[in-house]
Amino acid sequence: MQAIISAVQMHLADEYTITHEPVTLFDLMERASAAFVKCFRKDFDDRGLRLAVFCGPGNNGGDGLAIARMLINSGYLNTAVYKINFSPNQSEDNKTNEALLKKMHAPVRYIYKAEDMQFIAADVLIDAVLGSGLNKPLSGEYAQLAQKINAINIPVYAVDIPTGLPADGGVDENYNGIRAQKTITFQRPKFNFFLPESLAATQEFEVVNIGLDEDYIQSLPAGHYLLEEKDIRKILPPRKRFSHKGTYGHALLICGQPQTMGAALLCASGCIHAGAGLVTACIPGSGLTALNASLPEAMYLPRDIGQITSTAEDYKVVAIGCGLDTNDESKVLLEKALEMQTQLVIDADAINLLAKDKNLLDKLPPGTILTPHIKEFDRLFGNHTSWHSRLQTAVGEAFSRRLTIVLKNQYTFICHSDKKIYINPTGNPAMAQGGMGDVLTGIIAGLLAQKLSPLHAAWAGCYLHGKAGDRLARNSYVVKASALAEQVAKEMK
Ligand SMILES: NC(=O)C1=CN([C@@H]2O[C@H](COP(=O)(O)OP(=O)(O)OC[C@H]3O[C@@H](n4cnc5c(N)ncnc54)[C@H](O)[C@@H]3O)[C@@H](O)[C@H]2O)[C@@H](O)CC1
Ligand SMILES: Nc1ncnc2c1ncn2[C@@H]1O[C@H](COP(=O)(O)OP(=O)(O)O)[C@@H](O)[C@H]1O
Repeated sequence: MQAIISAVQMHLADEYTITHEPVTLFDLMERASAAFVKCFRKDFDDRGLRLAVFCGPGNNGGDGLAIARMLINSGYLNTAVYKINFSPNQSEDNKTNEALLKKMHAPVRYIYKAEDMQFIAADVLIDAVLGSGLNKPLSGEYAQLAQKINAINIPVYAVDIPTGLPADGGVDENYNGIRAQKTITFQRPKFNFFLPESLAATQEFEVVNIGLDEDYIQSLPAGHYLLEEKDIRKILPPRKRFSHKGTYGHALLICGQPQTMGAALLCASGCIHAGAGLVTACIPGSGLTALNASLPEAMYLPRDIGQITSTAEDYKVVAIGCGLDTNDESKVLLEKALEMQTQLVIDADAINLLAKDKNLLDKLPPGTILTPHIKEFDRLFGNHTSWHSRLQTAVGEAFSRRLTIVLKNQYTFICHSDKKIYINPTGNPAMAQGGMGDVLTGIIAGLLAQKLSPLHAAWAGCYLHGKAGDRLARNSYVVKASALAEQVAKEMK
């Protein structure tokens, strides 16, 4: 998995690479700029395009100057360079790159005040004004410049990070920086890119490798990690010779109401397709025919409290909440589940029940997995005005209560009792349809049944769920939760 390091740590990684490779900062800039240009050319192959490259005073601006040189050298002859000179500061490599451009007789226009900026006749604008060196919110001339650039209605491609967006620590709700269509970022995505608020700053991002020392980056103490397929490959349990259904664990799913029986069926399907040896659905009797018809592999346990507790020891894992409702009977079911001394996955209405009665929250056994979406999370832990603060709460609660909190979103954040946040990169908007989370709960329960640790079950569950969704979205506008559940077994294979 990739350590998602802070802007400060990225700076350390530059220095380490410069000292140990060894390589100069200028060469590193050359690499970064060449990587940007290569990526940019994939999107804009037409050499006749009019490009406007805006370059600031630091190394981000230095990259911009080098990028302009490389673009001109590769045939983008309608490239205009705008040098932002709001202050006399200029980094050394910025100066070097400016001199190299001038040597080629490339036109460089200087902007000393935002109001100097005239009409820009360009098809694409490249933003290299300020990068990860941003040390405070934009104000004054820079803020005005950003507004002027935003008012030009052409695509903006940001170098490393849009001007005004901090790399980490959250995105201001009144973001006043440059709004990019795409950011081509160096070596690692910045943590803020994973927060929904960053959409104001960049519609998308692509990471390009610039050859910084990977071992060093991975050795840095990071709070955030991006999951990769290789992490999941390592933890998936192989189906062993001579194994049988008992080998792969028994999951009990306490889910569903007559009007939301589908949630229980989808959860059961996720669990079966993720490989649980046995799956029992504890659903209202009115769902039995549907269960038998759609998932004959699943067993049925009536909603009889006495029966549930008497068979507690049979289950490796209990998942509770999908389509359960928050009525009194559901609350009793949750109380019984909490007493069962087994691995728990708590979703949907079971989370809402915890929100209604915080005494129950305090009874969650260590190791429990909670899988809230944003609303369920805020109901449980209070309203948050930003994702940054929501994640801080999630990390704190996961740590103090020894939980794994799977905070679902476009990028799902897995907040674990180790105080770290693991980001799941898979999944897509074709999955934004009811029932998708029920399948995820079933998958995670299925993996827990197979003896994965809570953290590993959360990693693999989220990754496979999103991967299955990505595969199905290739040929479909929307992905049905039931189809995704079936696809999960194929992804695991
Ligand atoms: N490892 C990497 O990621 C590499 C990064 N490089 C580039 O270097 C950039 C970082 O360069 P720098 O550290 O020089 O930083 P920047 O180029 O982002 O800007 C630094 C300058 O801007 C000023 N500044 C910061 N915030 C401001 C604000 N809100 N208002 C006004 N002025 C402000 C600072 O005082 C300083 O003078 C990266 O974004 C990237 O483009 C590459 O050149 C080399 C390798
Ligand atoms: N735009 C998206 N990109 C990636 N994943 C998504 C997107 N929209 C929804 N999902 C995934 O679908 C699931 C939705 O969960 P949830 O809201 O609990 O659904 P439900 O309650 O209907 O089952 C989560 O795992 C979420 O990560």
